[in-house]
Amino acid sequence: MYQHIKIPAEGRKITVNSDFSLNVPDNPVIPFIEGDGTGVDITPVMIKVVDAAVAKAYGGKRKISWMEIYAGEKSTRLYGQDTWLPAETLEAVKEYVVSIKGPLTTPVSGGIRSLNVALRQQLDLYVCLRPVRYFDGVPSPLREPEKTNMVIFRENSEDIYAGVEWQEGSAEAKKVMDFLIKEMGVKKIRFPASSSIGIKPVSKEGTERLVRKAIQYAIDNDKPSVTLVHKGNIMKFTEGGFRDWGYHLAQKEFGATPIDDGPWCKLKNPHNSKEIIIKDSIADAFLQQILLRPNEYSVIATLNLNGDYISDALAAQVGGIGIAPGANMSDSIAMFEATHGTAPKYAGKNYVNPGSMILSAEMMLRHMGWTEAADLIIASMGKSILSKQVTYDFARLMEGATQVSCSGFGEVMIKNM
Ligand SMILES: NC(=O)C1=CN([C@@H]2O[C@H](COP(=O)(O)OP(=O)(O)OC[C@H]3O[C@@H](n4cnc5c(N)ncnc54)[C@H](OP(=O)(O)O)[C@@H]3O)[C@@H](O)[C@H]2O)C=CC1
Ligand SMILES: O=C(O)CCC(=O)C(=O)O
Ligand SMILES: [Mg+2]
Repeated sequence: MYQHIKIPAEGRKITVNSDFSLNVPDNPVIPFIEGDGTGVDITPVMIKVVDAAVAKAYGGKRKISWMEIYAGEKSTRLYGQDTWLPAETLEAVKEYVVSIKGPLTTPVSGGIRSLNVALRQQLDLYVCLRPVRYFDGVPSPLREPEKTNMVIFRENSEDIYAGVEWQEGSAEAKKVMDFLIKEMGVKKIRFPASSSIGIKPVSKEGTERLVRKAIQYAIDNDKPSVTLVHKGNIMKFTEGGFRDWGYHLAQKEFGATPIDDGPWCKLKNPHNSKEIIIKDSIADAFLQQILLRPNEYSVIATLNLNGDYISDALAAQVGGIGIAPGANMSDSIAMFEATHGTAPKYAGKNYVNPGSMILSAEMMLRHMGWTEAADLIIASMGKSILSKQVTYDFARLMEGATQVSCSGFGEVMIKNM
């Protein structure tokens, strides 16, 4: 049925019920994309660690059948030089419901557009979920890194990130510019003849579905607040719209009521009657607040580009993007991936930290309901870091550490399960 994807001889598909809950067989087929750059290093280590955790947690009763699917450079080698994201890869991600991917390269300026963004857009994986937590012993630039404990809900399908833009000098850029100046009366473009131009779509619908997920997460996970992060003072109708639609949704769907004269509002968690505060922060101020007063923030709902910047900034506070996991999700499909990219200078050197990808897999196991295996991974990650046998990124900042390779860290984790 597939051209290059080999369906494992054993294993069954995960399926989705009408209420979006999952039916997970004991031997699910999980598609994975190895990834470009350091993907060749971290992906096999992630698979080894996950297999070990599952074997240990379920004594052979459960097992993942991994199925390689292709995107990026490996895909061009297999399917032909222009095929960066084969249709059958998208099909497999949809059909098998839960998958995991390594990082994929996007060139700067010219060349192909981001395959990561294409996957998110074409599968409508509108939530980018990135939890940020501290593991004891991780070297951090902060004095009290344990105070950083946030979960980012980044809108994953809209914004300037969608890549609707035209290059300076092109006929298209000129056409858009003419339309803006002649038909829309725009006078504020400083250098119209030599501007590239981009469009920033932000919708009510896109905002509402993202903020709904963030508030529901706060309710289900007993979180004290949801902060809408935006630059709505400057981009009034896009980022300001995000803020206003977010507050409105909190009131309309979750019964939130204004605090004083608003716009902050609060709702009662139906599970335990605790208050959840819905507040907002302007993005530049937010970036200094998370350094100075991180414990005031919990669940973060934000637009696509802000979410990208905030993800790496928060990751740095708890030790860097070597241990920053994530997921891209629609209501039914979930594709897990690290926050970091392909780190090309380290590619193929068995050097980088596989922690982000392993923790992304831990999120995947939890999403599948395999909590015992997920718990083993978290416990082993904590123990391994405390043992100070760590990859270069931590070793260079830790006193008395023994530097291990990428695969070496995987072995340490398996030993510590
Ligand atoms: N979702 C995805 O697939 C993503 C893809 N990308 C793409 O990746 C490519 C490279 O992007 P770039 O901006 O260099 O960002 P990267 O995230 O790839 O790397 C930036 C720096 O982060 C550190 N780092 C990255 N990965 C690890 C790891 N596993 N362990 C420890 N440290 C790590 C390294 O720091 P140091 O130098 O200090 O050692 C590295 O130089 C680009 O093409 C970009 O578009 C980027 C982000 C996400
Ligand atoms: O798609 C890319 O190359 C970069 C994406 C990215 O940085 C992110 O999603 O965090
Ligand atoms: Mg990023």
